[in-house]
Amino acid sequence: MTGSPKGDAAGCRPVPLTVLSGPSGVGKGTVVAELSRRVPRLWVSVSVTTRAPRPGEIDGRTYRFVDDTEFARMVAAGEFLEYARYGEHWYGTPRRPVEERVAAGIPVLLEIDLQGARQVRAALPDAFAVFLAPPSWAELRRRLIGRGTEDDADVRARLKRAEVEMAAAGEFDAVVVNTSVEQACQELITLLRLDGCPHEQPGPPSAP
Ligand SMILES: Nc1ncnc2c1ncn2[C@@H]1O[C@H](COP(=O)(O)OP(=O)(O)OP(=O)(O)O)[C@@H](O)[C@H]1O
Ligand SMILES: Nc1nc2c(ncn2[C@@H]2O[C@H](COP(=O)(O)O)[C@@H](O)[C@H]2O)c(=O)[nH]1
Repeated sequence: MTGSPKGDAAGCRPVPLTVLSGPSGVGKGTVVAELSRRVPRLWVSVSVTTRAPRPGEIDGRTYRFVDDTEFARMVAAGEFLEYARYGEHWYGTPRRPVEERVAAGIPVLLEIDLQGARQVRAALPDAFAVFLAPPSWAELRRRLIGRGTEDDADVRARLKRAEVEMAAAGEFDAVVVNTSVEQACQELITLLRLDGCPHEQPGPPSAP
């Protein structure tokens, strides 16, 4: 892990808004699922996309799946905090649910691509940006191909894009290497201060 934990150390408050990016297949969704299981109070934004659902993906949970017309309507209505084209499809983060959670003091996490991460940081400079990196290039290929959800052309396009994304890792506040899901998840919990105040020393006993 590189980078420092962020947050209000005095109050041990978690980071209000975190962006998690990294190349396709690095394991963002897998790590975020484990993080959500371990930290139920963390709210993970549900993105809108024009791509088709993969087997097992549930509308409204994994993504909200819409057609191009609805996506364009949402863009025109200013409903996105950020949006980007990735490959053949559009992806965007609905603005209102994020703003409502942040205002209510609920820690929010956005799992989005590099373009989206840049937009969020331009709009909200206090957002904390974490780059999830693979242990090696070969392992990234193995994970992406092993997932079996994209055809060969799409895998090639995603790996090509990954070169650009990996080169941008230095723009982020912290880099977490996803060697194991458990280790990456624990590092995120520490970085985002989702663990309360485990390192705080008890003060001296008060005088009787
Ligand atoms: N630490 C890990 N060790 C081994 N395999 C992993 C690890 N993390 C994730 N994987 C596997 O790698 C594959 C890709 O993971 P995942 O779908 O979570 O990636 P992603 O970054 O969310 O991809 P995308 O951006 O395309 O949605 C999955 O098959 C997952 O089980
Ligand atoms: N800019 C945004 N990128 C997003 C959003 N939701 C997901 N993503 C990223 O898109 C790619 C491809 O996703 P996949 O599910 O088709 O594999 C990946 O990097 C996601 O993180 C979003 O709302 N905005």
